[in-house]
Amino acid sequence: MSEELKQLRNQIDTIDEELLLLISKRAGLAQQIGKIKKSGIIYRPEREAQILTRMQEQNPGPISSKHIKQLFIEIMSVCRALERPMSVAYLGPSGTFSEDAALKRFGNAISTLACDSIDEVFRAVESDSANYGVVPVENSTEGAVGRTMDLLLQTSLIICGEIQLAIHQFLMAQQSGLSHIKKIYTHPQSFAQCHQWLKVNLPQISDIAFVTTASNAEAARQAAADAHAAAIASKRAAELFGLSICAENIEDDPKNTTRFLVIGKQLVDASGKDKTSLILSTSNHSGAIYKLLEPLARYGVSMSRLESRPSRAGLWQYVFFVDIEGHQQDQKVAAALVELRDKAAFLKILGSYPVT
Ligand SMILES: O=C(O)C(=O)C[C@]1(C(=O)O)C=C[C@@H](O)C=C1
Repeated sequence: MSEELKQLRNQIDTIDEELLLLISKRAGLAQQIGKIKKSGIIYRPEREAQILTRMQEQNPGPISSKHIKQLFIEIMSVCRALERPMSVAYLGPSGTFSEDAALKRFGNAISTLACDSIDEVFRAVESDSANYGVVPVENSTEGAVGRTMDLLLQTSLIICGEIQLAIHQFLMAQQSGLSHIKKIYTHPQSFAQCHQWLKVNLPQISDIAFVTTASNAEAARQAAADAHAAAIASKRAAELFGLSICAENIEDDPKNTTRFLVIGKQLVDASGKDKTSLILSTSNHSGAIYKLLEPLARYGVSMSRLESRPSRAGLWQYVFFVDIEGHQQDQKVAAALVELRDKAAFLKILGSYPVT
């Protein structure tokens, strides 16, 4: 070993020891905070969002802000776990993008509960089998996830946060290369997202049998048991089922993103950069929705999403899912909400939470 290398490693050893002491000291403080929290609610999304923003703003480099964020998410994850272990339900099985989203938000020091359906995720949180749930709500190419919206309307759960996840698809099989592939297991949505790539890159495509699966992770599981098959799934699924990557990032739209919601029972305090989600309905006369939303414009509250969904209360009757900028405790948002409540036939505040 060269003298220079030895010296650099010695410096790293000293810093690691300092880091270890500092992280342990931080964890001790979190434990003290845990004891003070009489409400028993450990997870504070607004505080975590503030810490992540501050650390990224103060990041001196050379580490990227994205990686600084990841590091601090893991540090907070272990501190949180020391205060009290936390469980998060998600749309399983293990290896799905929903699991990726849950770990992206909460870090790895959580216990996860894989559910068979979106309904089951809601039920797990409602019955306290899990502290929080992570469910998909919209995809940049496929649009809204109707079941999640229906359950937000029907249940008393509220939104505690959102997670944006870039969806990268991988082609995986027992062995690398493309020429041996005779069958591809895939979830229909993933297939739709990679259609063009498959056509261009697999000359044998007309001889390939496509087999539909209920999830990406299930596709990977099936391919792991079939030497001539491949699967379209996430990188995590390849790791989980011991598959080789045949091709990476095969999605046709590189910006393909899914937005997930964190659902729970707790009201979240303001972080300084928040959004509020509402469900509204109005009578069916002309200009009704325009008149209903007018207070938002008057109080200068911007709307970032407006989506309609059948209300199931009557034929051609709709509810509107509206996201607005700001927290329900912000003065102008609170004032606009008072007027909306007056005008709307129905208003449900789904929650205020930090913007990501
Ligand atoms: O500040 C708190 O309330 C804490 O419990 C500490 C801490 C952290 O590690 O910084 C941990 C969990 C919370 O979600 C927020 C922050």
